Amino acid sequence: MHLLIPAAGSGKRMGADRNKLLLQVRSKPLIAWTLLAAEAASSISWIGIVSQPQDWDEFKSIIADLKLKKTIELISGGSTRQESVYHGLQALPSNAAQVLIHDGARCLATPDLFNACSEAILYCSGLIAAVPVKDTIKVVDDNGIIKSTPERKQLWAAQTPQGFDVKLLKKCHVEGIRQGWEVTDDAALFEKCGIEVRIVLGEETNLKITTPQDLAIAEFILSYRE
Ligand SMILES: Nc1ccn([C@@H]2O[C@H](COP(=O)(O)OP(=O)(O)OP(=O)(O)O)[C@@H](O)[C@H]2O)c(=O)n1
Ligand SMILES: C[C@](O)(CO)[C@H](O)COP(=O)(O)O
Repeated sequence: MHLLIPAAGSGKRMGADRNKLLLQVRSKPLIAWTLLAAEAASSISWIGIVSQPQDWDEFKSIIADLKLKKTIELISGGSTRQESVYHGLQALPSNAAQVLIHDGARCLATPDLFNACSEAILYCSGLIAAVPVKDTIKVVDDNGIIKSTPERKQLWAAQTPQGFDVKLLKKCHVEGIRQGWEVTDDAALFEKCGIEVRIVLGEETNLKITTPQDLAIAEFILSYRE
């Protein structure tokens, strides 16, 4: 399976002075944990890291330190996640029929989750890892007034990996550009194009490291795994 890792963000919500994926978590750069999980997933054979060229020297040195055995390519990122994935899709080898996309910032996903998504995408056109929402969610207007309470059993929190048929995902991205759609994940492009996307049960610990609090939680979770 081919895996694209969007890793070209700037980490504004982290408030750091550089790409948050280069920050240390339990004595390794955050992206190292993501790469180690992908390396350990037997289903993954090729990894494309979509990142800003200014970070490439650091990424190369991380890859060398980890002594990864899988084929890894660095691909130039875009100015949004959507654009970065689009660049990644153009750089896939021509024999890639399906692809998994996994945020570099989700450094706690396990090899088992990668393998489950790789297996499931052989039987559908699009999927995402997701977990049922535990909170009661409120829809609130601009004045802070609750408008509705959606039924919880229909609410799932989207994660990555997300898996797709490559030809279909490329078409959806092109349609997204044509229509000017701005989305935060690839499943949303499938949804907008009217193509079914399935859920694979994700992992409660598969957080996206977005804020300094998330970094502290990741430290805690990884300390239990070592
Ligand atoms: N232009 C971008 C923006 C984001 N990403 C990647 O998409 C994933 C999810 O994005 P997010 O957590 O929002 O990362 P940042 O954009 O870095 O964070 P922020 O939104 O706080 O600036 C991350 O692995 C990030 O590196 C990317 O590849 N290209
Ligand atoms: C793809 C994603 O990780 C699903 O949860 C997420 O949508 C991407 O990041 P952002 O927080 O929406 O910028």
